[in-house]
Order: sequence, then structure tokens, then C-alpha cells
Amino acid sequence: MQSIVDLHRYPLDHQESPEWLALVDRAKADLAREGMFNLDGFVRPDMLRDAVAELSPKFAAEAFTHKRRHNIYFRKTIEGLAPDHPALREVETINRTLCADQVGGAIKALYEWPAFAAFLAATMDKPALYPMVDPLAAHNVMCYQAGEGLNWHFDRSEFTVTLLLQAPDAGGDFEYRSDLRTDDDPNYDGVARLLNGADPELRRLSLSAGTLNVFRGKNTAHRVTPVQGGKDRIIAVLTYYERPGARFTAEEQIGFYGRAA
Ligand SMILES: O=C(O)CCC(=O)C(=O)O
Ligand SMILES: [Fe+2]
Repeated sequence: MQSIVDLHRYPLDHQESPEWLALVDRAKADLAREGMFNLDGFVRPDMLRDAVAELSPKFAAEAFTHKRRHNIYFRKTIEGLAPDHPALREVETINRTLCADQVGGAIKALYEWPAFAAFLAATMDKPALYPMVDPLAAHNVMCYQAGEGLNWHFDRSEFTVTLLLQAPDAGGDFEYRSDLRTDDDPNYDGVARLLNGADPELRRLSLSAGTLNVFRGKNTAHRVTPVQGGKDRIIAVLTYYERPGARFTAEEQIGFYGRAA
């Protein structure tokens, strides 16, 4: 794992050591304050270079191109919400996805490394976190070319873990609005305000390659703005659940990836 993660800076292999505990505390404080934490330089430049070299041809040959209109919920209808409510305004998303069964190497190794899941669980105050067993959804790598982006949405899982493999020259920013809703209050009017471009609490983050980003995606609305220029934005998305064995239904797999497995 030393050749993948910078373990000198981020000693995930020394669980419960003072340095590990300090890192967990810092991540927890950031999560409490901002709904996210970032560990820059988390993975080594060689790993980034190899992963990009390995995955780039696969994006050209076999990625699922995801182009569709959707609302922020990724659901056709929301119970209790009129179909013409502005919170259901549709937006367009275009990007390319490689699924877990198409991504191996260092990303799979990191995803399945128990010390990584243990560290993440500690930052989120969970007893444990487990990788999904879903052959498609477990870990994905997404590629955004010029003009492509991922539009406004809430995630299904409480937290989302990403690792930027290659940053674009311009655009491709991560925009987010922390705690736009809660599990008890859907705040439809606040959602409508955000979609109308009128939410003053919108924040923007420009990630650098190698950064691990963890954010509360379930109630934080977020999007990736369109990439500009010839360098693609390539990012791994690692999904963990509090129970072992999580997987999508065949219908969800087809909705997200265009195929079932
Ligand atoms: O590409 C990113 O930075 C965010 C990805 C994301 O929001 C998602 O996969 O749900
Ligand atoms: Fe997301």
C-alpha cells in the first residue's frame, strides 16, 4: 500500500497511533464544520500516472456514456410534490463511467484495503464501513471531457468518497451546498432556490490530482461544472456502506450504468 498511499503523511497503516488519531480528529472537525474533508497528496503521483494511463484507453473503448436529463433526486416523481414544482426542475448530465468490473489495479486495492475503510469509519463516527459487493457500483471511475459535467443531485449514501486522478485545466469544479435538506425536512423551496441560482451559501472547490475528498452527499446538494479545455477530469468514486453485502438492484444498475451484472 506504501506505493499507492503516502503513508508517511497519512499513516493509515498505524491505526490508533497518536498520528492516526490526530488525523482522524482533523477530518472529523472539518466534517463537522464544512460537511467535508480533503487530504491532498493522499495518493502518490506514480499511482495517478499509471491509473490514468491504464484507464484512458478504456474510457475511449468501453465506458458507459451517461447523457441524460434528470432532477436533483434522480427520481421521476416525489410523493407530495407537484410535478411542476421548481424543485423538480430538470438538468442535464454528461460523463463517462467505468464500473468496478472494468477498474482494477491500485484503485481496487485501495478500495478493498481494510485499513482504509477503518479510517473512513472513524472519521464518520461509524463502528465500521464495508465495501459494496456490487460488481458495477462498488468503485467507479468517471471521466469528464470538455463540455461534460455531473449536474445537481443528492447522493444515496450518507457519505461519498472520491479520489481525483487527473484535474482538468479549467472548469470541472465541485460546487456544493451543505445541509440543504435534512432527513426530516426536504426543504423543497430551498432546493428550488439553489436550482434557480439564487442560493448565497453555494460553495465551490477546485480539487488537485491526488486529493482524497469525503463529503456528506446525501443532504448536501452538489454538482461538477462543465470541464473546459483538452485535459479530462478523471475521478474515482468509492462507495461504502455500514452493512456488508450492499448492492444495487438490476434496475438501478441499468439506470446508472446501462447494463446489469
Ligand atoms: O466527480 C465528483 O467530484 C463528484 C462525483 C459525485 O458527486 C457522485 O459520483 O455522486
Ligand atoms: Fe454525488
